[in-house]
Amino acid sequence: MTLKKTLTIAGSDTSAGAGMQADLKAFQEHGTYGMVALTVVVTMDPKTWSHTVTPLPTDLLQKQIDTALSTGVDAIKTGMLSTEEIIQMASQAIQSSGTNKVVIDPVMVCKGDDEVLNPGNTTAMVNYLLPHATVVTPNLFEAGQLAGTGTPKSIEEMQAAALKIYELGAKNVVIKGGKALVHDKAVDLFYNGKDFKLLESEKVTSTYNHGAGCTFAASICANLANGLSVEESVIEAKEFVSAAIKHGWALNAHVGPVMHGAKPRFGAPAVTVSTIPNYINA
Ligand SMILES: Nc1ncnc2c1ncn2[C@@H]1O[C@H](COP(=O)(O)OP(=O)(O)O)[C@@H](O)[C@H]1O
Ligand SMILES: Cc1ncc(COP(=O)(O)O)c(C=O)c1O
Ligand SMILES: [Mg+2]
Repeated sequence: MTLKKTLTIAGSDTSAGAGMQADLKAFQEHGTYGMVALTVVVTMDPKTWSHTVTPLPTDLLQKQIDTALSTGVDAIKTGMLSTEEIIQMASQAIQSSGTNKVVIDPVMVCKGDDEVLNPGNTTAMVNYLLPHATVVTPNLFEAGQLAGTGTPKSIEEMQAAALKIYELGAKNVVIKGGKALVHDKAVDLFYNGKDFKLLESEKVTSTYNHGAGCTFAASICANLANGLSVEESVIEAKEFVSAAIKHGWALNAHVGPVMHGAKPRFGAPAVTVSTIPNYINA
């Protein structure tokens, strides 16, 4: 039996809730063969938990990419890329990979740390990554940065941002409302260039959601590699991450990661999918 091969070009979260650690766990739970091209290492001060992002030498990143692509990958996901040079390298990797199943998770902020990663990266993501995205998965802040609008604060503003991000080249856009959107549910907006759909699940009140975005995007990547449609991939990823958050736990006093393998062990909360009108043109 052969497995579908999924490559994540991402950073290491030493606390293992997010980053390539989350990606590999999600890949494994979806039955794909996960590989990594490591971009940066994120470490946390044991006392204050403040984050330090240390990039790897770019020639070492290129060697990792070359090795992984030589095996023939079925889908690629990008996570924390941290510099414009690394973003361009990821773009070149995607273009030479031979796959058109590409999930861009436009990581700009480390949860648990309010520091925005290199703000200059947004232009590079727009120019070098969005045109190659099968699906892009920004949270509200990241969507506002990519769209050049303020952070969306309503479904309508999420629709406006999704339209702009689609026009920038992404074939499908999922803007994650998550905890940040003022709503009684955890709501994500999915736009495929034609229809707007809301994906809703129960909002978990705990703060044990570190790694949710990475887990969500990696699940979409694995589902695409396994042959699911974009919509099927996104809906299953929503179920998967909803279960992971529901069973999130405290690693220490500073951080609570999701439980990446919750869905196959405990089942998933219900996710409702509804098509909504384009409120902007309504
Ligand atoms: N408290 C929560 N309860 C349920 N689902 C959540 C919660 N927070 C986030 N999610 C879901 O987890 C996924 C990742 O969203 P989010 O955490 O906003 O991304 P990021 O980690 O990139 O900031 C989305 O599907 C979002 O709706
Ligand atoms: C290496 C790395 N990638 C990505 C992220 C983003 O994580 P999230 O899934 O919470 O968006 C983090 C956050 O700390 C990280 O350390
Ligand atoms: Mg994220």
